[in-house]
Amino acid sequence: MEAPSAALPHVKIRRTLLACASSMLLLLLPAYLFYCLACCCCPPLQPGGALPEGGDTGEESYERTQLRLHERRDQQKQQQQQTTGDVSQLLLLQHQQNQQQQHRHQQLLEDPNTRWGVRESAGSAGNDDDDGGGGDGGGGGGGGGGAGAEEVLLDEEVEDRKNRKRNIANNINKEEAQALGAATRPAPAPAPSLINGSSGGGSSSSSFSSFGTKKLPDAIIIGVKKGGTRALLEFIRVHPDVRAVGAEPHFFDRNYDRGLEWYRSLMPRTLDGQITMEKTPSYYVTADAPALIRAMSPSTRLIVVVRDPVTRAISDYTQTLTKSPRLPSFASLAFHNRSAGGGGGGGVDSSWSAVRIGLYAKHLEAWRRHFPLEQMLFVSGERLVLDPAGELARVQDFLGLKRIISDKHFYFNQTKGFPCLKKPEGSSLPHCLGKSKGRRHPAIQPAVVRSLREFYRPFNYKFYQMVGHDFGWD
Ligand SMILES: Nc1ncnc2c1ncn2[C@@H]1O[C@H](COP(=O)(O)OS(=O)(=O)O)[C@@H](OP(=O)(O)O)[C@H]1O
Repeated sequence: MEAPSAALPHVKIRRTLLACASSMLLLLLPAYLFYCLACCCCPPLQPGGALPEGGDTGEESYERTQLRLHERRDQQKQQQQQTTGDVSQLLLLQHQQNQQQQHRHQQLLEDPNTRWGVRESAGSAGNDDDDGGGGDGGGGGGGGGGAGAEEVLLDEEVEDRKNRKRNIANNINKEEAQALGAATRPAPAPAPSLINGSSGGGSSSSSFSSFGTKKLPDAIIIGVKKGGTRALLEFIRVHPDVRAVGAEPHFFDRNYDRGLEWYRSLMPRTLDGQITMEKTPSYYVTADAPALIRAMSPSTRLIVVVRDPVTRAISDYTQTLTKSPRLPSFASLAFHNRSAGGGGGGGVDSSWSAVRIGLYAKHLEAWRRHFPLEQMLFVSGERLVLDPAGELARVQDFLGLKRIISDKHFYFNQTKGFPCLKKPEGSSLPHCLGKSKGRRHPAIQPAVVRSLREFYRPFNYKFYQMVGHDFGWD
């Protein structure tokens, strides 16, 4: 009987232990469940046991998430705005490029190297100036090579535009790229009414475009042939307030029937305050030119570059001789019944244009009937070579321009034997006039020169009187 009683406490202990274990389990299970629940809801501990920034609770974390979402949306908005801004900037850039290209094309049209009829579709204006302003780049020899330069420029522009479009397409969405494509399409041609519809007359009437205004000229270099007109035009157009057409329009002597709108279409575009200029040296000896220019605008300012009429005549002859090497001698053309050797006693043949042009006083009479002297400036061709800055100061004053062109714009080129520009308009390279300016003249017998001087003397004196200045040609 002892054995069962001995086993009884053992069983009791086991039961008690089991009861304890199960009650502990019952107690721990909810705690464990609570722990698990807390682990799921609570944000994870940061490395090192730190709580997320600011020690957020679960609710705070939700708010932060919302905040982050807002921030991200704001960032996206900003990015979109930036992209839109980029597009606007690119559109602006393209617009500016278009304008620059237009400007460059305009400059090419105005480039003295550009021959009318080759690149100017408006029609042929003709050009007596066989140099046409083509420089030799400062060395005193060689031509300008304008056409080649144009091709390179255009290729560069095409390539540049392609690259930009490619970049844009890569960086922004298709829609934006298409918008850009639309913006880079060439601007539609101006309405015909703007070009042709105006009645013309007066330099204030003008046609508008995206880049400045085409005006009828405010000032014209009307002569004289071989006086130094090209040098003057190239020098004065260095002034930022002067824009000039490079080739000679010959409007008032050969192309008047084309109309003022045609004439204006040849002009460069100018901004407010800029002066439009052209030069056609034959106007000075064209009987109708004074009346026609006055009819265009009575306020037109006229500039005449005059040079010793004897050297001018020889220069004129030299130009013709270059084109026609079998031309009779200077003496036989300048005098009636004069042999090639200068012998014979005939008088001067003033019907020969090379002689007739030098009768400055006679031609001036026609101009004086239509223009007051104050509207005319006489530039010394000789001084233009000896002291270009000095003559340019007079020209700037006459045109009401600030004196900007000065000695520092010129240098004397020993090879050329003439002053040249350090920086001509639209270029940073030194520039001399071309080969046809400053040509070597053929030797003329001193007796022929003397006779011509005698012939011109009274006309020169008359001219000095009329303009109130002695040019010292005797
Ligand atoms: N800086 C400079 N460089 C070169 N040549 C110069 C310069 N200044 C004036 N000259 C003189 O200009 C003369 C040509 O005059 P034009 O330009 O009026 O000739 S044209 O009528 O347009 O053909 C030209 O005449 P020639 O010497 O007989 O060739 C030059 O003497």
